[in-house]
Amino acid sequence: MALAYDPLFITSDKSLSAFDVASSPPQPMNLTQDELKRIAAYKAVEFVESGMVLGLGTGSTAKHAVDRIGELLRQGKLENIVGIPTSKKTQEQALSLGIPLSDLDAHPVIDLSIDGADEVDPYLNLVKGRGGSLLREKMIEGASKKFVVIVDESKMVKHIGGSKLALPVEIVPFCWKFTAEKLRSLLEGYGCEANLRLGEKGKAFVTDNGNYIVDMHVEEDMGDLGAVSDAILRLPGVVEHGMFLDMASTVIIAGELGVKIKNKH
Ligand SMILES: O=C[C@H](O)[C@H](O)[C@H](O)COP(=O)(O)O
Repeated sequence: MALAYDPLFITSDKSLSAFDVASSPPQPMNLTQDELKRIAAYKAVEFVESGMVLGLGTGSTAKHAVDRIGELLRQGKLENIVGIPTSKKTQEQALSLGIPLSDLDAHPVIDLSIDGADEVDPYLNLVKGRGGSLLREKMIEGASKKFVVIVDESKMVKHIGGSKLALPVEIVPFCWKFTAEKLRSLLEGYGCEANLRLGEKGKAFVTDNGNYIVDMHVEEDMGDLGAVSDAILRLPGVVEHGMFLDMASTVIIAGELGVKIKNKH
């Protein structure tokens, strides 16, 4: 069922105090987290135009955007869309909705990608990949002219990576313990644990690319994220990590008081 978001107060501003500019204070609404995700997703789909090549994100928030794109195609309100899915799961969902699909080989430049995130910092840096799709997401979103991130307000953090929640790193399965230990030792100074992600029946979780994921649980602010990113990527055995630095062009945040849009400057 489509959720109406029109009554929401929508701001487009630089700071989290943007709600202050309303003439009368917005009233909190009792919405579930999933309803907030859907509101952010529907708002992002307003950026979609007929004829676009679209990066289709993965996760419980992006799922709403893909549903909405399918719905608008079915209604004839969008035409000639080509979707580039960021995971096998999204590929299945898009196919079930009749969204025409392609890949980066055929479409190396993407008009717009829409995806969720696990954490967003004030500079629009992200943590992604707690659903396991970071590599394809980074390839596709990195090839996008515009990358719109959709989140509920619980995803906003002061700095990424210091929450002790997972910072995922995709690694090759070969001697994964060796690579996990190198990662742990690299980030040791920030209070870091490194755990192999487990999937069904306690076996290693395997990504769409046949790799494993080590979840780094970092306790402290890592400071220069670019330097940390470079150091992680220099480790043999590492395929990619879930910090998406300076990639998002816009973040749409749905909260109890309304929707806020933050743009990269
Ligand atoms: O691998 C998963 C993706 O990066 C997701 O976009 C991210 O984990 C956010 O997922 P959700 O919208 O379910 O919170």
